Amino acid sequence: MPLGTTLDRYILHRQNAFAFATGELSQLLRDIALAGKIVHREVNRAGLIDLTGDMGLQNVQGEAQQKLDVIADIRFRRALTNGGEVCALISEEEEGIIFTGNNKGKYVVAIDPLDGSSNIDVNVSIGTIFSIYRRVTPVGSEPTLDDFMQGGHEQVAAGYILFGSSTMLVYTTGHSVNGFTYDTSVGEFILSHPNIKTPQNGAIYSYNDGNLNAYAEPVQRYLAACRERQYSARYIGSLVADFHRNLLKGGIYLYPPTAKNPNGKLRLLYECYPLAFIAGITGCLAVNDTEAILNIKPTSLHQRTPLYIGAPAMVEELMGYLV
Ligand SMILES: O=P(O)(O)OC[C@H]1O[C@](O)(COP(=O)(O)O)[C@@H](O)[C@@H]1O
Ligand SMILES: [Mg+2]
Ligand SMILES: [Mg+2]
Repeated sequence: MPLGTTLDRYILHRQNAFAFATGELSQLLRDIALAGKIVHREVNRAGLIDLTGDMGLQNVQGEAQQKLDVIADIRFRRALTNGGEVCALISEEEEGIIFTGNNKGKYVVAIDPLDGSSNIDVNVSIGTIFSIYRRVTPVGSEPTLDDFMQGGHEQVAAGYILFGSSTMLVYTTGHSVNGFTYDTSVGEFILSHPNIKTPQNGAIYSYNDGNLNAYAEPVQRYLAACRERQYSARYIGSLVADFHRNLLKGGIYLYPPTAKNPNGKLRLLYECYPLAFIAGITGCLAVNDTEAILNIKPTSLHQRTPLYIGAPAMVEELMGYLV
């Protein structure tokens, strides 16, 4: 599809490529795009309408919920419930399964409504990360935990929305990864980055240097090698933004285990699986200390995993240090 194609037209084009497609996944992707436009508006005017700061509440992770965490959570839930295609979802901001009441819905969604919460109030890029599965429980029945414990390879679509200098939706349904930039003047996501592929190698490395001394020795040795080569150290502190930059330019993002977070900090179902799904199609690698992210067996809704993701040559070199 040519540059400038609207998201709606692109989705329809993809749907028509499948004889048996019934349009539900297409509608679900449109529902996510709609919520993305609304959250774009809230993010842009957060400072004007007192949407900065925290709510004085904690989420299931024990993190202080920022107002925009809660607003984004409400906006995506509402769009996915009203859209009718989703029977249940899980969110970083909610402990249990969220039942939409649409038991006829064929899909379940795992979502990080607002990624990069520590950057919300300081006007630094933030985002949303989502992962979609076809349910395994019978359509019409009450969805269960099984629908969310299918494993990374069973995702039927995954993506993120980046609220940066421009707002972009980047997603895949398993064939190619495409980026759409939000043109506020026409209110449409427009195809701007077709068929994204990452460079084989890169010279950017992203990690929280404040945790360096807490990392295992092999990780420290890999980072020392990067420093020795004078690679560019870039860390925004919003996973979605650090991943996006490295995806386009070639680089590696690391969130290793530490004493404080022996399983890493990032959540498997709504941060690591969706980015690993995108990574696989763009040529990136996504692993933890022992296996590929998509091979990790899911055991709980908010489980964490260490994450190393980026240009294949860089991740393979790091894996060489880890074995
Ligand atoms: O402040 P730290 O420890 O470097 O962690 C930053 C990481 O944590 C996150 O903010 C976690 O995501 P949330 O903001 O969605 O909780 C990532 O976006 C980011 O990469
Ligand atoms: Mg996050
Ligand atoms: Mg979040």
